[in-house]
Amino acid sequence: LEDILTEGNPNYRWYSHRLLKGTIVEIDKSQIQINTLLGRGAFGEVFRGILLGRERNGNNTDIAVKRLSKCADEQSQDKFLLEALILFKFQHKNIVKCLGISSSNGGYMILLELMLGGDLKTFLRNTKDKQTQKSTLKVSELLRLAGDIACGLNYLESLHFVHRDVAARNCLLTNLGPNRVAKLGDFGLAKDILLHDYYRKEGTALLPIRWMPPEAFLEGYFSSKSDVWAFGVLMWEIFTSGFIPYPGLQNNDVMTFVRKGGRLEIPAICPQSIYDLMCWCWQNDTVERPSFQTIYKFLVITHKKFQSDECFSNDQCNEDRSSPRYC
Ligand SMILES: C[C@@H](Oc1cc(-c2cccc(S(C)(=O)=O)c2)cnc1N)c1cc(F)ccc1N1NC=CN1
Repeated sequence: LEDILTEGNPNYRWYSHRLLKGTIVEIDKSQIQINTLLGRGAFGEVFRGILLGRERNGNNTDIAVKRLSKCADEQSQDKFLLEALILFKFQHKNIVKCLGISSSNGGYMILLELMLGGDLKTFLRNTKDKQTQKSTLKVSELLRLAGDIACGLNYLESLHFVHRDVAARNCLLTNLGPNRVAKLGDFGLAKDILLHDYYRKEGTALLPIRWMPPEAFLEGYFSSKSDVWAFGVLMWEIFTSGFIPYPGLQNNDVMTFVRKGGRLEIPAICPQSIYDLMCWCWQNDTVERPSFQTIYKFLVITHKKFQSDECFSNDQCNEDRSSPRYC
């Protein structure tokens, strides 16, 4: 716990007071049936599973089981259990639920609600028309995905909890249908699954630098305003159907490009008003960036507008494109 119990970590007071005295449900492994492997990373594996007979009507519950590899060191075990405690404490419709933990012969498992739509990045890439390279989703559907995550982040902001890894790869969908809901699904360990999205700056941990503001990748300073910057990149991922940010640039070049004021360009189907919101999230000065409360309100209003227009892509919507298409 020492490396996350440092004063420098913005969530320090979370770790040192409220959470660690928290309690979490421990579920006996006999109640857990593990089925298909969903993914694996350096920390361990994630399986689809079933929690036997927990529903009031005696039915089983579909779950995702995150299992820490038995050879994990003490520190990884602490971080793993801390993530479970954090998820267990948070109660919000846009944050994936943790049902509890289980331990079996030295290995730990975190039990999570199973999100049948899978992760948001894969969904975005699978809903792209291969010919036109454009999303098959309506602008209003894309805006609702962004609004769901903004709502979850507004909740974390209100609790002064800094996520530090906001990105489409760490979000999940309840299902693939039109009534899908997006949720924050992974607090910081997903980096082991999608290593290529991360970059090891000399001597530091793996960093998602394409989602980070200058104060984070230059000075290691994380705050809710660095989560806001990352959310701006997440909106860009949503409107590009899951492109990797700064295509063609190497990690080092991304840091130089951003430090010199370079920004992601407006995606083809993105309304100018939404791109302006992204640019607002990418202000150099953290105080100039919007709060998640402001972002969420803006997205709700814009979603209603596009829902009424029922337009698919921007060129079908009466959105003015006269203003410049860059930040
Ligand atoms: C930890 C894991 O949690 C989950 C994954 C899937 C899930 C992920 C992928 C596919 C399917 S599915 C639709 O085939 O059941 C379900 C469903 N529900 C979860 N609670 C996760 C959380 C995230 F925020 C992002 C990615 C993943 N993983 N972990 C391993 C693969 N993705």
